[in-house]
Amino acid sequence: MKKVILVQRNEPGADHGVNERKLAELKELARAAHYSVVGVLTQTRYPDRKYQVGRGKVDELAVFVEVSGAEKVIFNHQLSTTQIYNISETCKCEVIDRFNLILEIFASRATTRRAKLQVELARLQYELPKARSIVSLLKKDERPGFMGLGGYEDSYEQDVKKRIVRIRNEIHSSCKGSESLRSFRHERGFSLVALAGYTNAGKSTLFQSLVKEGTEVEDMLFTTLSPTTRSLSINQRRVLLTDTVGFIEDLPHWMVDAFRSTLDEIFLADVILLVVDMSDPVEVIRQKLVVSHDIFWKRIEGVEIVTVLNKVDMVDSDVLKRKVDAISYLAPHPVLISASSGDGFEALMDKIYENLPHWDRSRIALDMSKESLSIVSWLYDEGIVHSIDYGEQIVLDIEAREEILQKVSKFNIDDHRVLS
Ligand SMILES: Nc1nc2c(ncn2[C@@H]2O[C@H](COP(=O)(O)OP(=O)(O)OP(=O)(O)O)[C@@H](O)[C@H]2O)c(=O)[nH]1
Ligand SMILES: [Mg+2]
Repeated sequence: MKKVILVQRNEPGADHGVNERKLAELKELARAAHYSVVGVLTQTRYPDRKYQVGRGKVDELAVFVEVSGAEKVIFNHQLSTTQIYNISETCKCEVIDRFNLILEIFASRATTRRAKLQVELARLQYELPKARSIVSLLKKDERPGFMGLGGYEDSYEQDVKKRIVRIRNEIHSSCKGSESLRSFRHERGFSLVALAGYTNAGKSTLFQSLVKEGTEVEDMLFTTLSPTTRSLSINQRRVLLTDTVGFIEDLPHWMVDAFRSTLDEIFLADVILLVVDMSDPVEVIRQKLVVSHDIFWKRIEGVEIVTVLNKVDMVDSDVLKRKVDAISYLAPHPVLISASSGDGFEALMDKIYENLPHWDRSRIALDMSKESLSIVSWLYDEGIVHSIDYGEQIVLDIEAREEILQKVSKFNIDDHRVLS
């Protein structure tokens, strides 16, 4: 893991809790990006000062970097191109801000082509206003008059703009792909379950434990699944479980699409498991639930949300009960679990099962023919065969989606005289 130093700018007017929370968030982000935080430097911002990062502070930072062996410095606030350039020159390591960090996380989590494009688009949009100053900074080291004044900046900026247009077009034309992926998976008898929630809630821990717990379904068609999706079976129903990137608050508008696209899998799901960290203070839990519901709002028609209250092992049982009561209006029928100890998994599995799309159960008789045998194998793929009898006829007790049962009904030679 790469070592990093975090720099937090404290607003003198803000109450202490706000500054603490912002720093805690940055630490969570750094962890989500797989960095190891070796130090934190705080500075107070004086509104009357022109330079936000004073010379003395940068020198202090440079010493800190050298002593700790950090390879990167992450500022919790936005920096200008010149600041980044100067600070990285002095500290002799890479310097990024909070937005670059979030983009790194999105880039590593984007699984679909569309999500990757959205993240690239956000990166270019972030870079565009800086394009001119990047070039002029690079030019500082070159001979005066190199390539003529102005032309170089223009062409770099134009290049970024052109790439933005191209990516926008491509995103526009790739919109429909994901919907067909959903129907393809449904046709194969799978229901889609997605893990969602704030960063650090325990989604990935739960994902790993559930995958271990459930029997994984082997299916050649899914060997190309993204690393964050696994197939498993719950009470014989086949489910694709997907882990997702954590929610992050206060995103600037140009980043929202990129963020949402990393959540594509959530909006295509049949069931969302909204994972909540119960070790947070109750006001934080409430706030996070409100934001989560905002994110889902309008985009999740027909999707069931199951609220999963996690990390119960970290909370005293009286306190836990009070917290659950206090958020009951936001999380009416929660499941309480500990993703790390496995507590509450049985109830969770039942709850997932209850919320899967409805399947019908029916009794079907087929004549004994080669064609019927291939229908039977197709039914094994598409649904759950509760029983099968091979006699003069093949009689099945089958549970499946309504469309499947309709398709097979025309081959049904079930004759009440025979069966009753
Ligand atoms: N005590 C306790 N710790 C947990 C539990 N579940 C997760 N954790 C810890 O919480 C931290 C975050 O867990 P992750 O599973 O990485 O969280 P996440 O929601 O995937 O976070 P992002 O991927 O950053 O969005 C890790 O240090 C886990 O070990 C739990 O049930 N109990
Ligand atoms: Mg995770």
